[in-house]
Amino acid sequence: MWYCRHLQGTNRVSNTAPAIINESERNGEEGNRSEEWGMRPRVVLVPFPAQGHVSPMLDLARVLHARGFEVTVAAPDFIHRRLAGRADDGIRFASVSSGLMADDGAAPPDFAAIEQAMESHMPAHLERLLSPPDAEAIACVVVDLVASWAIPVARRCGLPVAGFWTAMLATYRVISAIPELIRRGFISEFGSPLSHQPPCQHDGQEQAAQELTLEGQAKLSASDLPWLVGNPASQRSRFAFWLRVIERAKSVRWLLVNSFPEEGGRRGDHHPPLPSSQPQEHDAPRTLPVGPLEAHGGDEKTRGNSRCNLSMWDEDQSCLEWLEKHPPNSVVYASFGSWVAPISPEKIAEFALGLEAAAQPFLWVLKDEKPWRAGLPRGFLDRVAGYGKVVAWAPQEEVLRSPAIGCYLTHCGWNSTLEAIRHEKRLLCYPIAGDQFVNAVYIVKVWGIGIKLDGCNRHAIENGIGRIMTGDEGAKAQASVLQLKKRVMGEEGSSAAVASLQCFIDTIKKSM
Ligand SMILES: O=c1ccn([C@@H]2O[C@H](COP(=O)(O)OP(=O)(O)O[C@H]3O[C@H](CO)[C@@H](O)[C@H](O)[C@H]3O)[C@@H](O)[C@H]2O)c(=O)[nH]1
Repeated sequence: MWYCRHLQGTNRVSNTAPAIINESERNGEEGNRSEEWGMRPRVVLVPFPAQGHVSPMLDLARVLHARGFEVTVAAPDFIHRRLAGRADDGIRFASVSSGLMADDGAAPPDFAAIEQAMESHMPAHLERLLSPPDAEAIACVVVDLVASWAIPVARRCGLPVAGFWTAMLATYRVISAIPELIRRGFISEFGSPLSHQPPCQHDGQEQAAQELTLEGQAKLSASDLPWLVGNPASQRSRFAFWLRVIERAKSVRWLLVNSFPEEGGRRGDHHPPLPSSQPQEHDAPRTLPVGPLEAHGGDEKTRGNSRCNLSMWDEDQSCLEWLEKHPPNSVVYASFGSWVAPISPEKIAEFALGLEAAAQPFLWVLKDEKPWRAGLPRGFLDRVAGYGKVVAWAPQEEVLRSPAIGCYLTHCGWNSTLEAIRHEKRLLCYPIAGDQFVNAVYIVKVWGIGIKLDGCNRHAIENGIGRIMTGDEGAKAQASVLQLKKRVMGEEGSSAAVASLQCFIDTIKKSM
């Protein structure tokens, strides 16, 4: 375990920001290591505390460390405890007090609690971590834009800030175009779609939508907007959250995006300009697509190995053995990621009946918490025991790597989407919230690597599984996913991402 050196330097180890101390450092061996690491410029990374955000931030940490930086990941205490015990690769971890310490094994705090902690409790604690005398050695603070609270903190400490966007650039562009969407009367000042407006076209064809043009021929309907999560009150609060993010993002110098260049497949569009709603007098952040980070992580030796990862739940390894008993392309993998509100019991019942009726082997990740499993029909688990397996949490990368998996019924989280592309799996889409609707539009309409469920009832699910597993659409999607992987994770895609990373690294090193 590593200990965060600058905490010791400022004698602030104890009550505010507990540090983890490496035993060898306690025993006086710190001198040599400090000297060695003193040569390296230091970067502090501030993730948002959810699995789908921390994992790509750790990939970035690994990449920067492999390229000569001393890297500290400053995470809220309840995540720090999980991280510090698991990760490797010489990355250091600092704990930022959240005021939310949950018991070990308890479910992570919900979004509202995290938002409250980020806005009111954590800034003072991070500021101590970033303050002199150690701050001089920090070349840059990289902040997940969903944790935008850390941007003003780093700025107050006089440090350069890079934003990190863990999802598609397309989604960031939709969010950063909010002022423009309001101005054009597409949404109200509280983010509600104004029904008299036509669909928002992102194809560059319509004069009115030109400044929102995204790569590809992607058309977004009003209901796909990423802040429309939950009931009207929660939608308003998400909208206010994003307004704060875009305001703070104006002051970052770089925007690192965990996505590949040319999301829409058009060449020569590596750094599309941000929408004109960004004030022109302001130096817009330099947008650098550096993803998928896992593919470029580490060095030659470590690339492709399992990541220094964070898993919020215990992975049920028994599914790997179970998969080995199945022929190639025969199993439907179903999972809805880590950070969506529970699906209602009624919908879970429909998923269960749809999977049962499809009569295809399936592996279903369904959290072992209320109310996730409450909708499972009586006797379901016994009836499907011969061909279906339900687990609380899977080692997803390894599952997707298995040749037995024929398709992935997914919520379209961005990490899951990238993992499916990496392991060449076609997708059956059931987006639930946030950026997942934008991702689904690209998966289905732009890249053609999957299809979308026609509804959330047993027949639509049975039918969707049939179409993707055995129909022509499935065969086409399979061919497309191979092509997409080649384009974005092959040599050309990787070298573009590595060039973007190098550009970022060179600039921060020069500015020290
Ligand atoms: O049984 C499981 C299920 C998931 N995972 C992993 O959990 C991560 C899930 O990430 P993602 O697919 O991005 O979903 P969320 O965790 O729900 O991610 C949030 O963050 C993403 C990145 O910003 C957004 O795209 C999503 O919409 C948002 O819900 C992936 O790495 C999976 O491999 C497991 O290890 N085991």
